[in-house]
Amino acid sequence: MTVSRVAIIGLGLIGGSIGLAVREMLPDVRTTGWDASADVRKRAATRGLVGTVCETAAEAVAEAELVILCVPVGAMGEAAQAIAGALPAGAIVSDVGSSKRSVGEAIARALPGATVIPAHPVAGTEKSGPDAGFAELFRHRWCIVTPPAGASEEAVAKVSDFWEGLGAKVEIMDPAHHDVVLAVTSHIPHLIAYTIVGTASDLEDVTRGEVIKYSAGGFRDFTRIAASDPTMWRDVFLTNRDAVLEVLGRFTEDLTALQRAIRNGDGDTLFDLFERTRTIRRSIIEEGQDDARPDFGRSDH
Ligand SMILES: NC(=O)c1ccc[n+]([C@@H]2O[C@H](COP(=O)([O-])OP(=O)(O)OC[C@H]3O[C@@H](n4cnc5c(N)ncnc54)[C@H](O)[C@@H]3O)[C@@H](O)[C@H]2O)c1
Ligand SMILES: O=C(O)C(=O)C[C@]1(C(=O)O)C=C[C@@H](O)C=C1
Repeated sequence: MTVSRVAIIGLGLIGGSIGLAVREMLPDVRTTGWDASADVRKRAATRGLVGTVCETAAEAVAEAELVILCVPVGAMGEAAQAIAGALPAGAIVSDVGSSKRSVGEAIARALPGATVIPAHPVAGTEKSGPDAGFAELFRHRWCIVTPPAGASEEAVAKVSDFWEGLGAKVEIMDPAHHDVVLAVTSHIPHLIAYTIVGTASDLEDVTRGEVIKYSAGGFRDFTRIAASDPTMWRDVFLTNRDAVLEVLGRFTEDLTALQRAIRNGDGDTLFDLFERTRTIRRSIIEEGQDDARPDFGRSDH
C-alpha cells in the first residue's frame, strides 16, 4: 500500500534524510517540503532534499497524501496548525518525534478530525540541520509506529509501508509504552551524557584543557552524544517528563547502590553488574543493532 505524494514539514536532519531516502529508494514518490527558516529552505533547495521546496506550509501540503512533521517535539502543535487550513481531505498526518504520547495529542488537538498516525524512526546522529541528512539513515533501523486507539488500519499500513520502503523495520507500539522504552534506551542515556560532560567541564581540580587533551575512549563517546541538538533534547525531556522521571528515579537508586559498593570495597557487586551488562552489549551486536554501520555521513572522530 503506497503513497505517491509526501509533504515534509521541517527540513533538518530527519526531514532531509526522509527526502533523500525517498529520492533514492522510492523514486516514483513526489516530495514537497517546507521549513519555518528561510535559510533552511534555501539549503534544502540547493541540496535537493525534496522535489519542491515551497514558500508556505499550505503550498507544501496542498496535494499531499502523507504529511510528515519533522520539527522539534515542542513545535509539533505549531507545525500542525500551520497546515490546518490546507490539508487535503483524506491525507494522513504523521511525524518523527522522539516522544510520542504528548506529540500525538498536540497534533490531534491542532487537526481535529484528521487521520493522525505518529511514528518514530529510531535512527539519528548528534548532527542537525539541512546539511546533516543522508539517504541511508533509516536502513535496517526500527521505526516505531504509535497509532491512537481506533486508528484506521489502512492508514497505519500506509505509514508502515512508507517506512519499510525507506529500508526501516516497523514495529507498532502503544504511545505510552514507547515513551517508557525510549526513556530507557535513548532519553536517559542522553541525559547521562549531558551530565558527565557538564560535570567534567565544571571540575575545579581538572582543567578544561586536560579534559579535552585526555578525552579518549569512554568520555569521547559521551561527548558525541552530548553534542546533540539543545532544542531537540530540551523538548524531549519536557514532553516525556513522566517516563523520564520514573526511569531516572530507578537509575539514581542503582547509582547509589554502586556508590555504596565502591565505598565498601564490595568488588562482587561491581563485577556481577559489569558481567551482566557485557552480555547485553553482546546481544545488541548479535541482533545487528550496534553502530557498526558503514560510516554513513558520520564524522564523529
Ligand atoms: N536527531 C535525531 O537523532 C532524531 C532521531 C529521530 C527522531 N528525531 C526527531 O525528529 C524531529 C526533528 O529532529 P531533527 O534532528 O531533524 O532536527 P533539526 O534541528 O535538524 O531539524 C528541525 C527543523 O525544523 C524546523 N522547524 C522548527 N520549528 C518549525 C515549525 N514550527 N515549522 C516548520 N519548521 C520548523 C527547523 O528550522 C529545523 O530546520 C524531532 O522531533 C526529533 O525529536 C530526531
Ligand atoms: O545515534 C545517535 O546519535 C542518536 O542519538 C540517535 C537517537 C538515539 O538515541 O538512539 C536519538 C534520538 C532519537 O529519537 C532516535 C535515535
